[in-house]
Amino acid sequence: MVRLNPRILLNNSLMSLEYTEIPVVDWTLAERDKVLFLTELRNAMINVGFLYLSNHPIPMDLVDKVIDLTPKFFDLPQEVKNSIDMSKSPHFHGYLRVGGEANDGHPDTREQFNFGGDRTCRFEEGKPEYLKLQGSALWPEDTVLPGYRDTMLDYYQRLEDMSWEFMAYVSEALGLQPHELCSLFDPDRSKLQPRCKVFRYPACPPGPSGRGSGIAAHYDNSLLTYLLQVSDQHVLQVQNHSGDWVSVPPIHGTFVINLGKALEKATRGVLTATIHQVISPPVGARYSIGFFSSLAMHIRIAEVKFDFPQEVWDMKKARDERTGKDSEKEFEFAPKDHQLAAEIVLDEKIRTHPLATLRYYPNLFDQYFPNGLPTHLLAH
Ligand SMILES: O=C(O)CCC(=O)C(=O)O
Ligand SMILES: [Fe+2]
Repeated sequence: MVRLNPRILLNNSLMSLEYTEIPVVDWTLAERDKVLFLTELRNAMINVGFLYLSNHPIPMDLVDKVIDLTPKFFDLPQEVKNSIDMSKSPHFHGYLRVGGEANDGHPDTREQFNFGGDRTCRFEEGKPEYLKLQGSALWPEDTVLPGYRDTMLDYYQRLEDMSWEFMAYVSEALGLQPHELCSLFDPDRSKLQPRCKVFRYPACPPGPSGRGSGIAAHYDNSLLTYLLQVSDQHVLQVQNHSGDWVSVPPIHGTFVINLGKALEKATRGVLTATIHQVISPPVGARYSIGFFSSLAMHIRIAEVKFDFPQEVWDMKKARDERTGKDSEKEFEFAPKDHQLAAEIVLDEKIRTHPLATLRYYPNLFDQYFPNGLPTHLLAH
């Protein structure tokens, strides 16, 4: 996740006004009128970067089961949640209490449970450390929360399938062959483990400095994020190009899809990652689940290039001009964009999870934390 300097947000407010609501894209339109579907999708992806997906292929009875189980997971006794704490996973799966991520500046006010589909860990002595990123997740015993693991894994598997199909549609919407953007994933699915994160944002009544922050303004690092808003709280907001916060209220039966940095880089700015935030709910906890589709581990994003047709470049140019960006400027990569995607993910995980690093990556721990554990973690 990329935290933002508040000044960047301020400067944006000088720009011209953009969208004020989030478009809804109907998955089934692809079968009825493919051309219209792709046109709507292209508009949502290039000009907004946030959309609701309605009539999606995930069965609603499964979604309802997931919705029912989500608060039940967080209602488990604290010892049960602690027994699957992320500090016990070399793959950075598991539970994080409120404030459990060592983010600087803006502590998030949320609890979370991270998991991925069943994968074999391919790490062996002498092989790159990033191979430890993948492996089986930590789950509560089935006796304490019957059906949780199976339901969540079923949900995950179906979302993973949908994320491939959706990416193929995005590829076509941008004038490419369906498989082209899917080449950002690993064709061997056993080598790709997108992360799924279940969140609980506790209520935080407005204080003297305004409303609390569930998660501060940020971009996602994913290619695309598929978000299920589990509870009916109007606390998710996206920032449009003019700097205004646009509410993304839950719509039952939809996913919210948002564009992450990896897809912005892969498309060299044809698509742009969207800034969003969650305000703490004033009363009652808020729950959501994010599925973060991710780049194949072997990809170096700065080496990826797609041959978009002129009309797509023209739409990008028109958007940039409308939003006050230099439309002629070449996309600029950061030095780390030449590294393997897996190395970048590991770097981010190590920085944000010192306890798991101490246990499972001792060599990297000394390198990243030469002064030992940050003081707030010393009690562990
Ligand atoms: O919980 C939400 O609605 C959004 C979460 C989010 O933006 C994130 O975890 O990156
Ligand atoms: Fe996000």
